[in-house]
Amino acid sequence: MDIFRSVIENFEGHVVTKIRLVNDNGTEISCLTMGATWNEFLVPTEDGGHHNLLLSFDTAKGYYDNSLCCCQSIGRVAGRIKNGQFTLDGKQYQVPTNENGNTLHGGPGSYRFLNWGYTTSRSANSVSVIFQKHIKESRDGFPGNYLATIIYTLDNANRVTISYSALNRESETLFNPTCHAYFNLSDKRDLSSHSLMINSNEYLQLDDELIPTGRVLQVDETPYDFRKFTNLQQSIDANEGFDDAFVVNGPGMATKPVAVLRDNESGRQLTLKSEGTGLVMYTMPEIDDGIKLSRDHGLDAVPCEGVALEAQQLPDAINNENFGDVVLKKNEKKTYHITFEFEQK
Ligand SMILES: OC[C@H]1O[C@H](O[C@H]2[C@H](O)[C@@H](O)[C@H](O)O[C@@H]2CO)[C@H](O)[C@@H](O)[C@@H]1O
Repeated sequence: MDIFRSVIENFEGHVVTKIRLVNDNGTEISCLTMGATWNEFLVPTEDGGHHNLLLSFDTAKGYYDNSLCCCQSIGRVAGRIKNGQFTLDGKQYQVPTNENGNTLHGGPGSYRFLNWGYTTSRSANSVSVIFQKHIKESRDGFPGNYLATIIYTLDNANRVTISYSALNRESETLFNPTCHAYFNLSDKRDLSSHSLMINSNEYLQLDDELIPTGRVLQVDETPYDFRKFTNLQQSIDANEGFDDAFVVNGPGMATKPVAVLRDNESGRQLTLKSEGTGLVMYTMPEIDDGIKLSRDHGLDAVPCEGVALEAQQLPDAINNENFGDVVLKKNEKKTYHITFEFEQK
């Protein structure tokens, strides 16, 4: 097991460090301090090289030249909060908005805009990078301050575990973090050879601003039915892409996977588990021109080149009953885990 660190860039006054974690199988991941970003998930190929399962950029700046939130850490609250408003402990709050008067992915002071401090650790079978930051009301406009920790661990089972913790000693606040990772397991610039399984019978109805209406819809006989392995590209074509939240059946780390993504040509497979009530799938159906992903070697990224699978509590949970608990109480510590296990079939 190995750990390497290198300063890669000065981005808007932030010194950005890249940390590489390598396991005994030659699988490696890298992370950037800026945005506590998951930069690469490199798996060995037959020709002795590596394939990056993630959509990535070559520079820290690349991640901020578009609104993909590519592979960045999202917090305090993933997804949209309607009008940036909610009631907590009997008090009404208005937090900063950043999209059509709503608050998306933690708003303008999100985790993803912070350059995180880090340490590393290793054990016999795993290597980790531990990011920490004091999350302050004065910076992101959400109530209360807390200490946030994000740990990326790579183990010898080729599993990446991301844990998100918040330790709150002050006042009640919200906590619903996620990793906005985008995947393409193939060597192609589309998802045509991918099959996807999602452990979900239901998805959320969304309004024109992609805010949940409160209605929960059945996946039966719709392009949202991924209960059996389904060709992802065909479903994307049938639905004109996805930007949707699936309700996870009986969420729980130790039970069934939330989702399994498989590339039928290369045999690469990723299994996602989490404790959250929701999975947001975003297939980037419309993207800006000029997005230069590392994998495209200078060409512009194309719509649906990758799929983001964002495990979390369901979006706008604070304004909808039964969407999941996103409240972090005073003197409480909460930890969520998301795991991505790689297998070569
Ligand atoms: O500009 C890129 C896209 O930004 C938004 O997409 C977000 C999506 O709506 C969320 O559900 C997902 O979790 O994150 C996406 C990236 O932030 C816009 O809604 C979309 O129209 C844009 O194409």
